Amino acid sequence: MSTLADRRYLKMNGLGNEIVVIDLRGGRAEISPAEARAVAGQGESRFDQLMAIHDPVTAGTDARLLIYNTDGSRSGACGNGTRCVAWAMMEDAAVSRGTIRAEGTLALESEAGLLEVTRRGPLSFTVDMGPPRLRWDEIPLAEPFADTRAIELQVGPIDDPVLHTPSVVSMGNPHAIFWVEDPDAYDLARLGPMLENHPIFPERANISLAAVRSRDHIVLRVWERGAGLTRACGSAACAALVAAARKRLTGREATVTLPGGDLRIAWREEDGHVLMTGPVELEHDGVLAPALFSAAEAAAG
Ligand SMILES: N[C@H](CCC[C@H](N)C(=O)O)C(=O)O
Repeated sequence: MSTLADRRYLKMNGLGNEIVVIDLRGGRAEISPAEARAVAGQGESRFDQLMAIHDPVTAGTDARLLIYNTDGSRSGACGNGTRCVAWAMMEDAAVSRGTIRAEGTLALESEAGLLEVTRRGPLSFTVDMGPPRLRWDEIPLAEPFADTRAIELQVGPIDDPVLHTPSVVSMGNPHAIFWVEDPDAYDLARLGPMLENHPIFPERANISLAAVRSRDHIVLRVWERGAGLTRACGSAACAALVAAARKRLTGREATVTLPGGDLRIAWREEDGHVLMTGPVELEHDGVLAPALFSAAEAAAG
């Protein structure tokens, strides 16, 4: 029987990006893709991303995060989810267990690198998402492109493409940003999976439609790798700001408006780190029913 059976979870969201937080510190092995899909498949614990909190590995950090998408795939970064983890570790008695290094700040390890989180208010946090990766082989892409601000990729008729010439950025996970006038004018539910799974992206990609409204305002819709259409995507907001600044469409700081609300993103000059500030919301907490995992284990063989 899965050791997730009877495990407590927190159902949260970051601007409507559905997040489940599970505290696995104390030695529990990593969640399998099949277990993650089982949790996502059950209404109450349905998620866009699952944030698993593990014991820290690097001295001086508070915890190590593993991040899972709805389809059980792993992601290197999850900005909205990282804010939810910070709230849980500071506020939820059963999760925090007094492991905070310093009031109001946390250092979390992720596959994308070190994430420093600073509390801004009861439900507001800033995550230092680290520096963007901008070389073609860091995104990664399947072939070299010298200028990742505009790569050759299009969808639709060759002589009249529906979407074309995106910018690409990695925040520890791959993002393609298409520049459009009106993000709502596109059938992203149909175009998203075509682009997510395009062979130019050997690790697939998160697909964003971005409209630049002013030097410090971007409107964004996102089709997420392994999760589909979501109400918000923090790492996509970071990627879009970096790409817009590189194309001189905005400055190095902007408000990014997603279907679920606004994030404030800043690409810091001195160290190139990207800072994302936004809210969290606790929806409920629950316990994972053992029956969830019997089918998953049968499927995993
Ligand atoms: N929603 C998350 C991003 C998840 C990215 C994931 N879909 C992937 O890269 O596979 C966020 O707030 O940053």
